[in-house]
Amino acid sequence: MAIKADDRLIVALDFHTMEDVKALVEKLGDSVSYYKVGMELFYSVGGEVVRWLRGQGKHVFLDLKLHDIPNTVAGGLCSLMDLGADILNVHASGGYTMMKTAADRLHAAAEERGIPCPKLIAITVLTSINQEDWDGVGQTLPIQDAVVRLAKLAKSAGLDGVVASPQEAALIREACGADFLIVTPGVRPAGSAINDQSRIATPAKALTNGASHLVIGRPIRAAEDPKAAAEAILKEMETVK
Ligand SMILES: O=c1ccn([C@@H]2O[C@H](COP(=O)(O)O)[C@@H](O)[C@H]2O)c(=O)[nH]1
Repeated sequence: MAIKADDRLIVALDFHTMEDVKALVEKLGDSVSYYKVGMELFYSVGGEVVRWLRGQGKHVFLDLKLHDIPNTVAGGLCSLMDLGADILNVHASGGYTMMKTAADRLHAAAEERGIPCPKLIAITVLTSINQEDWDGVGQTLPIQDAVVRLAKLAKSAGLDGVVASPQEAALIREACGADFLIVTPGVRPAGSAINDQSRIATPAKALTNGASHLVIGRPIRAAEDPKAAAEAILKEMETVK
């Protein structure tokens, strides 16, 4: 998969003001080229942040995790696509029909509008979910089997990839092939706080397992020197060929 090494680190901007976003992006400078905008930020400042990041020449993963009936998800994605994000996402547990409708409508809308189609990826099982949570919602398949099953379902529905934990990346890579995007949050450099994540791995292990992109938030945002933290992670990533 031909992805520039620097574009494989996606920094999560879990803030609620543009001031905080601008301060971090300025601090990280050219070291970081890809950012993730999630619910906290989007619900506070709206699409402005995506346009601003694109204007700074940054790539954007707009992580709003859509989950609704097929027509509503497809319509939502078609509204979001005009913001210019590189990646949008839905929940794979919405099912095949929802994902297929979403992918088909997104591709048709991009063609009609003459704009590049964002990549569409699916959340498999959230990286915060541990065995107890999983059992608690009545799931019976082992988590990793469910992740692979949802990844294959997403691929068959025409999606470009999935979000999964780095612990499942190798199984997904084997099942879904070399070009499938595997975006992994739940990445923690050795010795960092785990926070509310459960199924974690280090940056090097995530890449070794076959992740295409690593999403990392608090280990960079909460660091005393966020730029040094990001550069240390990039250096660790470079050790994996
Ligand atoms: O399964 C998932 C899906 C999305 N996320 C998001 O990634 C970042 C992780 O941030 P950290 O601070 O590095 O834990 C966060 O924005 C989540 O919403 C995830 O963690 N797991």
